[in-house]
Amino acid sequence: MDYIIECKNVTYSYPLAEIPAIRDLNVSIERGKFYGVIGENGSGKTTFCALLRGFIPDFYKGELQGEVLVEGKKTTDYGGELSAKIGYVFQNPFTQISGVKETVFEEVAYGLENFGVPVEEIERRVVDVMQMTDIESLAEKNPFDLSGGQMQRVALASVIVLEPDILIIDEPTSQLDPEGTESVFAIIKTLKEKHKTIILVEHKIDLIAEYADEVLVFKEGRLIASGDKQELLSDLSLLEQGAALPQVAILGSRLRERGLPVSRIPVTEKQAIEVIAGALKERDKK
Ligand SMILES: Nc1ncnc2c1ncn2[C@@H]1O[C@H](COP(=O)(O)OP(=O)(O)OP(=O)(O)O)[C@@H](O)[C@H]1O
Repeated sequence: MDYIIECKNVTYSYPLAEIPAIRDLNVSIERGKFYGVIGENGSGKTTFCALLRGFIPDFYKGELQGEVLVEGKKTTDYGGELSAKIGYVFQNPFTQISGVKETVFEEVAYGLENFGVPVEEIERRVVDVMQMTDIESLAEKNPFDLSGGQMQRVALASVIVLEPDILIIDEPTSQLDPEGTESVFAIIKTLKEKHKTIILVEHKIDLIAEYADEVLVFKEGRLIASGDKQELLSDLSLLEQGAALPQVAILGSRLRERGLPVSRIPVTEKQAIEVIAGALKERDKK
């Protein structure tokens, strides 16, 4: 198996914290897959992302045991190269904006300038990414004059333009209305098609069900479940552990309990329509 990231026996406590934010974590991330990270508030999702990116222990001190490997090398053994390998989109897009550039175009170009990319290439890549993230009309605006949703797209663009192999995206839709949310997921879908490895924290479970390959469920700092999204999100026992599951999975399970011959528990709306229609046909045959 081609693992791009591995966590081995990782336990981490923030400075002065009495209990660890991440406990006994063992997980392997496969190259090119899309992982949805879910769990209650405070369960450790953002801390997990910070560990993968090496922010822990680089910026956050505290106590770290175990190791995080990116392409077989410990995050602590990397220098600045880890930032070229892993793009990180923060939960709050405000955090991402550099504050030193006056236009959105310059903001998106900023990282490439820092990496010393030739000017013509910067221009080409910035134009492409602005088109992909649908922010071309904002090119001349000041990044701080944008709405939350626009800022979120600029934050994503400024990371995507660096073309990292791995993208860690922490709740990109928290500031967005349903339309903005769909457009961010359309961008993430394009990244998936480019075989990027994506680790996405998201509370909107229906979107995880629709787009992710694998799901990781955190609770109180522990990874309590992980696996293929279809299997995992149809496992109703996770509800007792406080995990959110798609409404259609709960509906499918209830219909089955009431005797409708539902062939499998659906996790997306499309699947729900198919299996319920199939089950009704089956019932009417009898
Ligand atoms: N910088 C910090 N210093 C001290 N404790 C922290 C810090 N950041 C997070 N924590 C604590 O670590 C635990 C895990 O927090 P984390 O932010 O990783 O959870 P989360 O699942 O991402 O939550 P949310 O869904 O609310 O974003 C929580 O108990 C939180 O209070």
